[in-house]
Amino acid sequence: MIKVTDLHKSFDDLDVLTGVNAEFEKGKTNLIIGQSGSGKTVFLKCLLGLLVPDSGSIEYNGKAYRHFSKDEKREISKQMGMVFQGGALFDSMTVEENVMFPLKMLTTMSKQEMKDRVEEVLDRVNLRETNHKLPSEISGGMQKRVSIARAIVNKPNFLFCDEPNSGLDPRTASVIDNLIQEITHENDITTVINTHDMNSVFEIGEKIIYLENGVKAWEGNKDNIYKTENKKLIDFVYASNLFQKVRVAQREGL
Ligand SMILES: Nc1ncnc2c1ncn2[C@@H]1O[C@H](COP(=O)(O)OP(=O)(O)OP(=O)(O)O)[C@@H](O)[C@H]1O
Repeated sequence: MIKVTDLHKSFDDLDVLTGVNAEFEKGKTNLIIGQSGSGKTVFLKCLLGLLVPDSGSIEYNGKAYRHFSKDEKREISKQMGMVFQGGALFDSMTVEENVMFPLKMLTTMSKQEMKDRVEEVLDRVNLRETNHKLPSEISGGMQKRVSIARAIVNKPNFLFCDEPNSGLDPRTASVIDNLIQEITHENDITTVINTHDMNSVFEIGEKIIYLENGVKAWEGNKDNIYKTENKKLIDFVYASNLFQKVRVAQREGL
């Protein structure tokens, strides 16, 4: 579980986060949505410890990060997995080497233990016979699976995904969404996903936070987003005619 209280982050005179409050629950897919430039990535980087907030607090399982000792900070970062926008795989490493990388960095596992664990997670994300291929030799959807495998290989308690669907066709995007949700449920992970993809919102939005002007302007889930009266959220979510029709149908109980 992650609890964020009054989080602020600015860059020079640009105020990006101006008092975000949010809670992300364990075992759920928590989505962050908002217009381009609304600060989703900055927020995710704060949760990951890649950016230091100017003020406010982030609690992991009930303890504020600023009260962590050095060892606790190192320990919590080991419990985090990240699926970067675009995958961010190492081009010159094979699939197996990419997925093994966090184990080499963060654990004292033997070579054989690492190989076994890599095999297990590659199997879990339904990737077989790709171990010795380079990222350039597999499809975009497969690269996302490698990226997910690498993020979960060290059994994280917290999983952060920045636009995990970018660049994928709708069917593959949906498969990746469902895979992330299944892994979240199976392992009781606190998962936070930045997305622009409205299909993801309606498919896996167990909790949804809408960021606007540096704060949380709405929160809810895929079942009650239809009922929102927040004008900007409506404009954002229902920007396409298709979703306008879905909204009308849902509200009329069709
Ligand atoms: N390191 C940085 N230095 C200065 N400004 C930054 C930095 N990182 C982000 N910003 C600015 O903060 C604002 C929010 O950026 P952010 O990447 O979080 O938006 P976003 O909601 O993730 O957008 P998108 O959906 O397009 O990815 C932008 O104006 C961006 O230029």
